[in-house]
Amino acid sequence: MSRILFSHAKVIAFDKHFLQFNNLACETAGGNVIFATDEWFAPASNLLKVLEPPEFIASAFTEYGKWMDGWETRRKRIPGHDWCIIQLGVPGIIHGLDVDTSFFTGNYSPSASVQAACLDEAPALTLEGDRTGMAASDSQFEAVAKLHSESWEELVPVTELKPGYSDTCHNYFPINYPSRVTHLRLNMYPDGGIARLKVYGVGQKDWSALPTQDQLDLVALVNGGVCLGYSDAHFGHPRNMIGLGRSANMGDGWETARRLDRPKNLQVDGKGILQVPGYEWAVLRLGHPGVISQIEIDTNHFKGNFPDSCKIEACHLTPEEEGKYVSGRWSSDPGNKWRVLLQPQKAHHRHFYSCDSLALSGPVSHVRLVIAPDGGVSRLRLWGRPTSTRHSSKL
Ligand SMILES: NC(=O)NC(NC(N)=O)C(=O)[O-]
Repeated sequence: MSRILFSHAKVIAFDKHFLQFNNLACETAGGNVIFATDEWFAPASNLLKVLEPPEFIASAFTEYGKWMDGWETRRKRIPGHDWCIIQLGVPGIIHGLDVDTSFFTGNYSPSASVQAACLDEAPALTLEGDRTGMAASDSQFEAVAKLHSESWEELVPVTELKPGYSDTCHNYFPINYPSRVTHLRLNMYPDGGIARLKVYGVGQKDWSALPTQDQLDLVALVNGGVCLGYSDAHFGHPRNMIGLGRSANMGDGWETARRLDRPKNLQVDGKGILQVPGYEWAVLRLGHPGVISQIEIDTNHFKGNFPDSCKIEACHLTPEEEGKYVSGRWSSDPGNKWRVLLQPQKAHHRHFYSCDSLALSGPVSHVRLVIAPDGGVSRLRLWGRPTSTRHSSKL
């Protein structure tokens, strides 16, 4: 068993279990701000940054005022309030939000609300972050007016926010809204600044539209994959492994701390695998149960800190069994249900494993990536064919 079995559970209260899900709106998932009423001091696109935590640079000023790392509008001197529309990179079910006001202290938005819509036919609209907040052309204006007239459901009612000091900056909102969402409207009352908006949830794909013979990455963020638990995520969360494309840098991968129990003098076995007592693990739920035929494990960017070896176990849980082991997060382990999918392998660059290297040919719903003794993995891809069995709609 790993050194810290449920480290996340220790630091995160149950009502914030959503924090381990994917950020469906971040820029690396393809999230985009398509309209903002005002971006005088700082553009709304900053809300979706994920590779850089918010920062404050005391000496940074622009011709518009103090440089701020977030979305910041003018002090309003006309009726109304400021709002922006965010197109999620991955449409899905939202389980929680973090409205992060980091470093906005005398200028944070005193209240905010969040609305949601499912607009699969939304007009393609990207406004440059101009500083007037006005749509630049008639067609853009019409597109914004159309978005404005759609019916938006209230996810978070108008709520007072806390200022952006280090101990108050996170404004967490658990969300219980069962429908698929493609767009959010973030409202600031009446004006001010917000550093980041994190939209935690699970992607939802229309599996009925997929020809059954198609192979696709069943654990990908865009296909509804999600990390449910892990032993350690000191430097990077395992959910990063299922993101789009190859990773941007080391921050865009799963990276654990160095294990403290590694022996003072390391030894290897006959296959060159290090003899170490401990390992780290991450459990991921596939977007759809399926038969895996190809695996990619990529340690890109982890050059002095790739794992020595990795293996993958898998299981096939029925919706009832999943309900037993997963209640919002991975709360107990299905021990004897794990089967080896990929035997221990050295892991130090981009590896592809096809059918003949895989030890399982039946359907799987969850996988556990085990790395020894510790280190970083940037991407995990599990190509396969979805089966007719489905996950439970609840997570
Ligand atoms: N010092 C400030 O931040 N002032 C103003 N904001 C910026 N970004 O300059 C403001 O009052 O809203």
